[in-house]
Amino acid sequence: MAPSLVEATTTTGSTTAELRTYKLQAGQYKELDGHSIDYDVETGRKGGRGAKYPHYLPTWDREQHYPPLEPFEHYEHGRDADPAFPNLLPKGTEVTDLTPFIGSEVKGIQLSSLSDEAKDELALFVAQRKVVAFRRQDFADLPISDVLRYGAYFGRHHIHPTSGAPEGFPEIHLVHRGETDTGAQEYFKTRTSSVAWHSDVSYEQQPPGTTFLYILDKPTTGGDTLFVDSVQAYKRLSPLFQERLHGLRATHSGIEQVNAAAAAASIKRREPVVNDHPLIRTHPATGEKAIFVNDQFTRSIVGLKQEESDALLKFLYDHLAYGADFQVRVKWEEGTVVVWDNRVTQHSAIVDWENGQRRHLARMTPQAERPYETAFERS
Ligand SMILES: O=C(O)CCC(=O)C(=O)O
Ligand SMILES: [Fe+2]
Repeated sequence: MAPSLVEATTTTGSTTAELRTYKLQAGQYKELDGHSIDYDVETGRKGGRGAKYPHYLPTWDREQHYPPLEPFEHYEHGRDADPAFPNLLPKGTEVTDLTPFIGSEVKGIQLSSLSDEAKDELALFVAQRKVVAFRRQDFADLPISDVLRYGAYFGRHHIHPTSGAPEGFPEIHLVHRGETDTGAQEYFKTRTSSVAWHSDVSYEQQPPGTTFLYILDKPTTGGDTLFVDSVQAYKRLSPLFQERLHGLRATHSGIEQVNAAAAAASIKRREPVVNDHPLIRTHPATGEKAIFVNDQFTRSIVGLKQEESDALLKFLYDHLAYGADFQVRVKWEEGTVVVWDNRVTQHSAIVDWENGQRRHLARMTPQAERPYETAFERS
């Protein structure tokens, strides 16, 4: 498995520069190999100089230790939604479909002031469109506690086992590359591409559904995010092949992510878990079926021999990765909140921007139901 640059930014610390930075303890400031490490001794925050949203800079609190996640009953609000979306998308709202299958852009509404009926519609709209970019939002300027209260409507907030979080808010997962980070340069010394398709924390027993990512600071160009529609990817397969995939289960592991963090002397909030999920899962609001395996966290197909499992998984990963005709590339603008459904999509950050520019985002990751499948239907 290629270490993910996406998650590495704040979770695995798998690049050399980050490794060194993580090894510093709060209160130390050092220069190593001539690289000045941008590390604030007062706050323990890394890469903070000149940040637009300093209270959103990543911290890794070594005192945070949590018990295993307990199962909970997920309520799927998308099921209650009016499919005409009268509350979410009132007259005058500008909606642009970015591609036929996946991705829309919405202007003219403020997510933070939606009624509960409108939030139900948001869950369904995002499940149908897979990923939606809402422009000119105020999330970044609200108190973090308000954003979290808002997001809790969609499910129990996931707390990431290893990633950096704003001080006091472990429910926020941060993606941050500061102005002085050289991690990308280091990474590309041994890799050809930063693309690392995944569905977030799919190793959890109840992986996330409706997921929010909002921009805090961005490079002038670059740093877009790619999304793939895993429902359309399923539909492109022959009925015979679809039928064969039904009933199969795959293991998803969080062990390597925690190990990578440990190797970088970073934190472990919870013991890692391994869970099996159906290879084809059904979305509870739309009834759509989606391929649910990803290169970052899926390890093997239960009951197959290793070579068989590797070959089948490789086919599925390639099918998703090459499917530019069911993918979308979302461009960030100041104030953008991107909402996607992790049950029916995969995504990847793109690390292509000029050194010396900050890219800073915050993710809210409500967990959803335990993945389930419904019977194969010939279309
Ligand atoms: O940085 C990005 O564009 C996406 C990062 C990511 O994978 C995530 O926040 O889940
Ligand atoms: Fe992700």
